[in-house]
Amino acid sequence: MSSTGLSHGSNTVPAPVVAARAALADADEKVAIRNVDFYYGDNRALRSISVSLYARRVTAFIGPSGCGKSTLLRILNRIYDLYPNQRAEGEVLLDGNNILDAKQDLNLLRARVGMVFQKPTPFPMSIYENIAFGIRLYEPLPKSEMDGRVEQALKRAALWNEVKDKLSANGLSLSGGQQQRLCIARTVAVQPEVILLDEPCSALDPISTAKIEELIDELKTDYTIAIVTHNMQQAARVSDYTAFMYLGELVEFDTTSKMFTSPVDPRTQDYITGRFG
Ligand SMILES: Nc1ncnc2c1ncn2[C@@H]1O[C@H](COP(=O)(O)OP(=O)(O)OP(=O)(O)O)[C@@H](O)[C@H]1O
Repeated sequence: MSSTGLSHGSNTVPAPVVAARAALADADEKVAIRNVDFYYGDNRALRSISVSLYARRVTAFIGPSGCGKSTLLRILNRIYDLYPNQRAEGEVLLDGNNILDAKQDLNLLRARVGMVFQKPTPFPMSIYENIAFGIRLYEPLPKSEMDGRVEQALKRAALWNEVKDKLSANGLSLSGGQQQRLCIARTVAVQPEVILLDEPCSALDPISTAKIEELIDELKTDYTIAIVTHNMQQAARVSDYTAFMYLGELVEFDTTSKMFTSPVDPRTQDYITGRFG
């Protein structure tokens, strides 16, 4: 593993290649995942994962179903802690501090690391309240300021023009694509530093998908973003770095352009060319 955070799994990438590619990291390391293992009970779902997320860059996690992509994302805001018998070992450094530490304040962590799920999950309340609810958990704002923050979040999620005249309508009355942008607005509203997107477009039509992809591109000017996707074209379009996972291991990590033009590991090559998975 290189000190700059470029990493490789199972010694599949020769050290000189890793060293050379480390030079390609053109941004600050925001999250450093170091030798992370994850267990569902006795089942080890992740094996010694080391990879970094860079500030104001998008990192895509790709790989066949069941390889551990969602599991890895769920570690980054410790959402797995809500479930019994799930545990992570190793280190996940957020700005240099290990968030797996028992002393980590989980509310604070989840404000700093927001998550958007595969299926849009608006709360069964008004569009306005969907945003305000999350903000209130962290900051008691007066109504006038809250109005501004709600508007700002909806604008940031490219949804404001579509909902500004019906903020009191139920969030569930929106289309699937709008609901997903509402969830992104809800995440952005608490001003996180890292945004985790777990297959955010898998339930959406192509037009909504294009809108979310544009939005991701826009959001990366301020946030560190990790996205899990099954869609190779999407990974190629939206990400700066790509990590390929297989059977709970990180096989290869590099800039997206390198990964899609000259991957080193034959398994990466097979996956991105559709030969398996
Ligand atoms: N709640 C759970 N209990 C036990 N094992 C689980 C649980 N969730 C996931 N696993 C196992 O962990 C491994 C990784 O699953 P994970 O959902 O992270 O994969 P994935 O790459 O995100 O898959 P997909 O692309 O299908 O969403 C799989 O073997 C899966 O069966």
